[in-house]
Amino acid sequence: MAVATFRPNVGALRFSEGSSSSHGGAGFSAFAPNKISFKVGFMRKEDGYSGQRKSIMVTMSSQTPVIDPVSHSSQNSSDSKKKSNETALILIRHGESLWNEKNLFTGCVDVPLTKKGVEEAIEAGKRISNIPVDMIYTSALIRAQMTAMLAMTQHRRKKVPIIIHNESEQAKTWSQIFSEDTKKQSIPVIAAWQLNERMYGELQGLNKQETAERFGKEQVHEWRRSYDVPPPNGESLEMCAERAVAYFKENIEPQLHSGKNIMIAAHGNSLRSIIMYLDKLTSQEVISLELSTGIPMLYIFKEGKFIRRGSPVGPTEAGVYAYTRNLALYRQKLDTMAH
Ligand SMILES: O=C(O)[C@H](O)COP(=O)(O)O
Repeated sequence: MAVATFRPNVGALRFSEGSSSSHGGAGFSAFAPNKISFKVGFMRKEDGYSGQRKSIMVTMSSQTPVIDPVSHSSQNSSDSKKKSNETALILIRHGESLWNEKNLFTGCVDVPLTKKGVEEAIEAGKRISNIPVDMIYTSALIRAQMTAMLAMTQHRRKKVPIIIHNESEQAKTWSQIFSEDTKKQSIPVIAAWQLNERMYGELQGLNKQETAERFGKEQVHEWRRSYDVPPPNGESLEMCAERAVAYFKENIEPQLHSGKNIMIAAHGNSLRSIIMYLDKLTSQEVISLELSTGIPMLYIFKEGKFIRRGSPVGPTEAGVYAYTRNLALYRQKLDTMAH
């Protein structure tokens, strides 16, 4: 399994899908009100790594308690947002695709999920089922869109994700919704090509292992993980960032500022470029950043800053959610609605 490495405000943190629970799921198990521990995962064999297993428990203290006591009556998420202008940002790399399964370089080739990828997307949905989502952004590729839609089938708020079609005046006109109530029960999904996986050029369709044997492990690792070295006639991560991070700053960040909770379902490299921006990673640090398929990552956007909160665990898993006060209030509201 891959490992995602972040340089948060305290120490160096690694977390991954590796976890003590039966069905995986990185995340938190709070031993004490202000302590969170993360399980470190290990590198993924099918990515051409040696499969060295590193699995240690990292404990870091958080400045605020993992979950604040939720006392007064539950406010709706917009009220609580107005007071603390805190919003949630969820990032999910798509579930396993048919070419991930075949260990082929995919890039911008538009392949669907495998059965396992569908299951990963549904599991990811369980893990974010208590976190507010007001808008969804995906890439233009089906594997990311399938992941978003499947994940949302598990959401407890039961709003309907609807892909926005404004590629032409007719598409916009023909997909209008003529009921305000129905609109309130829906979540706009914006598919943006700028969030597509980085274009892998002449590697697309090639087997990763065979390519490493042909060009050498180091050269392929440099093409795959370096910041500014593009694969033959493809995009470097830097070139991918020029479109993906620009899109995030121009279109998504203003929505977070306005109080919207956002989910982005995209790809290993387009998300690496966005996380590099969110976590202010250097071009050296981003080399070791790996994202597993279908593992949600949660950020809190507050006072113009992004605070990484790791990967929420599933509602049925042991451990306590590393929730903020607002997220705990939102979850309590869902609990109230469910009764
Ligand atoms: O495009 C692909 O092949 C995968 O989405 C990511 O590939 P990578 O792990 O080689 O970046």
